Amino acid sequence: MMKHTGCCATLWQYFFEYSTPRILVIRSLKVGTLNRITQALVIAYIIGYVCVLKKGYQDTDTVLSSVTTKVKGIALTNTTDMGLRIWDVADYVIPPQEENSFFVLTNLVITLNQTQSHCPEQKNTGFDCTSDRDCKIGLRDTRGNGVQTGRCVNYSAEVKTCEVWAWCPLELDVDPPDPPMLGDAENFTVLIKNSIRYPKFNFNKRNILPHVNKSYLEQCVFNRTTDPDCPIFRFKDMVTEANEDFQIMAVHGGVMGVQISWECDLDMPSSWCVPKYTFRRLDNKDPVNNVAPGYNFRFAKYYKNGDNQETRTLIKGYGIRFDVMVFGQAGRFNIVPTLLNVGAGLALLGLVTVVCDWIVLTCMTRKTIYKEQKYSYVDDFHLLPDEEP
Ligand SMILES: Nc1ncnc2c1ncn2[C@@H]1O[C@H](COP(=O)(O)OP(=O)(O)OP(=O)(O)O)[C@@H](O)[C@H]1O
Repeated sequence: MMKHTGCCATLWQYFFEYSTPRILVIRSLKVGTLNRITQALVIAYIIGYVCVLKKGYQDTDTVLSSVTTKVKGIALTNTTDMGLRIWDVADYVIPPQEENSFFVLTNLVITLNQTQSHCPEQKNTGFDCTSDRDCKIGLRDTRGNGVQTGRCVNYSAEVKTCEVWAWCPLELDVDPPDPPMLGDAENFTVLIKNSIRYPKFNFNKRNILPHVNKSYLEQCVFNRTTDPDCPIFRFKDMVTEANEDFQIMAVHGGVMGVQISWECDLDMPSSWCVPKYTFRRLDNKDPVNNVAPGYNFRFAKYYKNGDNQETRTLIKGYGIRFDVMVFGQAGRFNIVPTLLNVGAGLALLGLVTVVCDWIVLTCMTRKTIYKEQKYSYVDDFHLLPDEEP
């Protein structure tokens, strides 16, 4: 017989080793309890988490959606420049239609009767001057209001600024009115029509639910407790639900998010698949970092005056943009994910033996006895060749 020593002998022995499982039944209160508890934990995970909570037996699909909106409401303003004025939807929704979003004017700085002519630049904006030498003819500064004529003219009795060729008189650099001019906008309402589709399940639905009839739609306003199915939302309610004050937000404007969630279990009746609405403010409203707050832009309305001269009214408009965001996932029973999850669960049950073995063989007081019983060796290496069976 060949002789082997050291590492070579171990390798030799390991190579010609055959392990076969044998069943060791430990009749012990402690070990039995440990086994059952571990099994119970794994089964609870499979049933509770994988099946019930995560619905591992379902195939899923994400929502496809379309959104249209219509705003309604009337506001009244009374200013020295314009007198009494009515504002309706065609005046304050800009542009009239957008994709998944709408903008409502809430505050304005108006500059009336601008014509293309000469006038002094704004003071304290880098265009102050003492003589014509300080002004450069033809200069168009991005932060300026027009093209410089090269002349230094009186802005007021004390201040002189460079003259510009521009839409004059220039807009005054003032803070937006507070309270906001269109504060009435808090009572405006918006009808949101949202149709959704889960293509994998050929399932369609819209947020005007089947039981909502014409007469109900004509008079309802969304309320989480009394009218949760009404798709008409009052602006103030939406802003309040986002923990904001409408009148404060309306001064500088901002961005609001209208979130519509469609989480649907299509194994249940389709009437259970209903939208859930939540509202939050999307733009930054940090009281510490309040440089350049809110949302505003300029636009103008053009007309000809009595002298047939082109004239415009410039409006610096502050307002709230509402972004409608639709998201959701639907699930329906399917055999493939069911089998996958059941298979994974059964494989996990195999872990119970590993965990129990480890505890029994390392932590229990009788671990040596268990070890002796669990591993037994039949060593044929010492047999002489003529003794081999
Ligand atoms: N923002 C809103 N606030 C309150 N009700 C609204 C609003 N938008 C629409 N509605 C009402 O909801 C219903 C459906 O509106 P839809 O736009 O489909 O129909 P419509 O006949 O064109 O509406 P309308 O002519 O009144 O604007 C109508 O009764 C409409 O008056």
